Amino acid sequence: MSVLSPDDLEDALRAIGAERYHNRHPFHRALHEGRLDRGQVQAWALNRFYYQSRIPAKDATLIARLPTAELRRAWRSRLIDHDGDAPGTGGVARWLRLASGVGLDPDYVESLDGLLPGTRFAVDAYVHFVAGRSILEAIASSLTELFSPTIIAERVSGMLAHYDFVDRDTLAYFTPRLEQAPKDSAFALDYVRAHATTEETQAAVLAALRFKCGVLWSMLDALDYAYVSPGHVPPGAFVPAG
Ligand SMILES: O=C(O)c1cc(C(=O)O)c2c(n1)C(=O)C(=O)c1cc(C(=O)O)[nH]c1-2
Repeated sequence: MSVLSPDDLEDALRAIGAERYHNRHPFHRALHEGRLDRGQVQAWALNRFYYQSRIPAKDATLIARLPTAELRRAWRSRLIDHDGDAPGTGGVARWLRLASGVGLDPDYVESLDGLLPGTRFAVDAYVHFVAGRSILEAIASSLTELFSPTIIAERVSGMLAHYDFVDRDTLAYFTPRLEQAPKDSAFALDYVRAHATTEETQAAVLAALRFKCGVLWSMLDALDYAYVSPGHVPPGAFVPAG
């Protein structure tokens, strides 16, 4: 591979999303097309809570490593977006409301008692990646967010159309994401375009995005295996009622 121009690098990043982003996973297709039952939707909400709850820890780890006030200032809005600035505000609290809205006890969700081991391993791998890799790779691994507005729009309209136990209030988590994700991913993309300027760093940012797509994909693999087919729920994990 020779050195790519910033535009060609961006095209290569977008091609990874087109091939590997989790909108293509059969579990998401089933979720959005109304083919899941309430217990399966609950399993998705419960497991996805762990991702949401670790995102601010991931971002705090990265902020601690960023070398300039300018970068830390830019990244810290993510912490506020997720943790809020008062109890009951922010994305993690909103996700708990989504979980309650689909019929889960939020204390049970927060306890992580029902979490799939596969979810835990995938999410923890993401946090470790961001803690241990170069800042460029850590920032590049957030670039799945380039692709999230499309899947969020599909998910919200699909779930509202197909599930009578889901309403707009339940899905309110996603509304601010439609503005936050483009802002965050534009910053991360600019950073990657400006700083990945050698063959080696370009290969590393492309690998970071592939890795992150693998994290999101394997979270859905774990859900699919446990709750759709073959339906083997690991011992101790959430078992939907009836
Ligand atoms: O609904 C989704 O499909 C989706 C995907 C992603 C993503 O692509 O990583 C994120 C989110 N949602 C999200 O809500 C979110 O807060 C978030 C943070 C990050 C990140 O990597 O820092 N990704 C995502």
